Amino acid sequence: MNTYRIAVLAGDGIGPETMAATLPILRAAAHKFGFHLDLEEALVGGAAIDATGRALPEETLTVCRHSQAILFGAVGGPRWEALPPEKQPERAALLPLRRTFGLYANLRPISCYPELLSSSPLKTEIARGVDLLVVRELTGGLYFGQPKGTVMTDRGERAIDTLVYETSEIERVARVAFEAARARKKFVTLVDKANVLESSLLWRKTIRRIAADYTDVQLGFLYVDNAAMQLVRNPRQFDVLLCENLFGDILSDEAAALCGSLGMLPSASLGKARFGLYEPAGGSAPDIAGKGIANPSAEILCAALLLRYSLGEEKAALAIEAAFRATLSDGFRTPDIASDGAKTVGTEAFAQAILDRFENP
Ligand SMILES: NC(=O)c1ccc[n+]([C@@H]2O[C@H](COP(=O)([O-])OP(=O)(O)OC[C@H]3O[C@@H](n4cnc5c(N)ncnc54)[C@H](O)[C@@H]3O)[C@@H](O)[C@H]2O)c1
Ligand SMILES: CC(C)[C@H](C(=O)O)[C@@H](O)C(=O)O
Ligand SMILES: [Mg+2]
Repeated sequence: MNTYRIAVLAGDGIGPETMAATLPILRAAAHKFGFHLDLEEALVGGAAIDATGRALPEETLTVCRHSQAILFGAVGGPRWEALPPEKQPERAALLPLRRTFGLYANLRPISCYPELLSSSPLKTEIARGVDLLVVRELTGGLYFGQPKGTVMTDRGERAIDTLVYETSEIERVARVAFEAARARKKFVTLVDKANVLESSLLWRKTIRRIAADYTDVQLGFLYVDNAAMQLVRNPRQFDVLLCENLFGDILSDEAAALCGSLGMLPSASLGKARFGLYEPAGGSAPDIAGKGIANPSAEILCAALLLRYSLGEEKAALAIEAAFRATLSDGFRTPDIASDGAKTVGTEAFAQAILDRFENP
């Protein structure tokens, strides 16, 4: 029997709630598909700061290093916003995790499910059939570029972030996007700001060269401001959106909302090998944390992506995704996607409905 070790980092806010809802489904998947899962829980983010003084304790890193994948909840929240920026959960835990494990490609799959068309802020005829993948570069750009920081000058404070990319960083994530497009509708759109940014020019040049290896995939270019607008005007035109780090962050939240809720968007952060960090695109949601109403779908779909990409347990991944769809079809909704005539339930009951359909499809 295959045995896999998974680092479980629930974190802050709704993280522990959606994680608690997800683990029984993962355990059921192991039982049903005949593998063993060692789920190793570890502290991260604000919870780790409160317990140990550090957002990413060495013990947590060790658990991650000994695992095949990380299932992540969310980190951050008002409680830790007064800390120096480099000590806050996002910058001291999440970004270092991505960087330490070389997870340069973040896949964010967004589909407008027919059951949820009434939850879209768009007109039904615009939202129907939307199915796109944001491939977000995750370890470069403004998030990590040096120099970074705030210095005092004789005119007051001066804050610096650096947008820098090297050819090799663009090449490797571009290949991920082209490969993904091959298995989809064979259309990659590079989102950039090549009318202003030097780094965008390097993205365009590099993508054009890489595209020669993927002549079966069509390539398009769009400035990011136009892309944000096209996403609400006609999102069906897109297949794979390839973005540098910050543009991908912003556009993926927008795209998630078009299909109902940020609480439904999972993501896979991948590197060269099979190891991955699976993180909902949304955050700790302080406005609803502790109320038992968070949508656990993103976390549960993260578990499915983990099974697919890091463990190669495709059948288990598909079965979780099918149970999730069946739960929507049967009318279950969390408050963020509530609609007339549907059964609005909390985090636990929604996850239980998925588990029931997973066990008895
Ligand atoms: N991966 C992460 O750990 C991650 C990602 C994004 C934001 N954050 C952090 O989370 C904190 C809050 O940030 P924010 O409020 O800007 O963004 P957020 O994503 O936490 O919340 C934005 C909105 O989406 C809603 N939402 C998000 N996930 C939901 C879910 N599963 N179910 C229902 N509704 C959901 C929230 O209630 C809120 O109204 C910040 O500290 C931020 O840095 C962490
Ligand atoms: C919490 C934050 C650092 C993070 C990011 O910007 O990458 C989040 O918004 C995301 O989308 O994963
Ligand atoms: Mg984000």
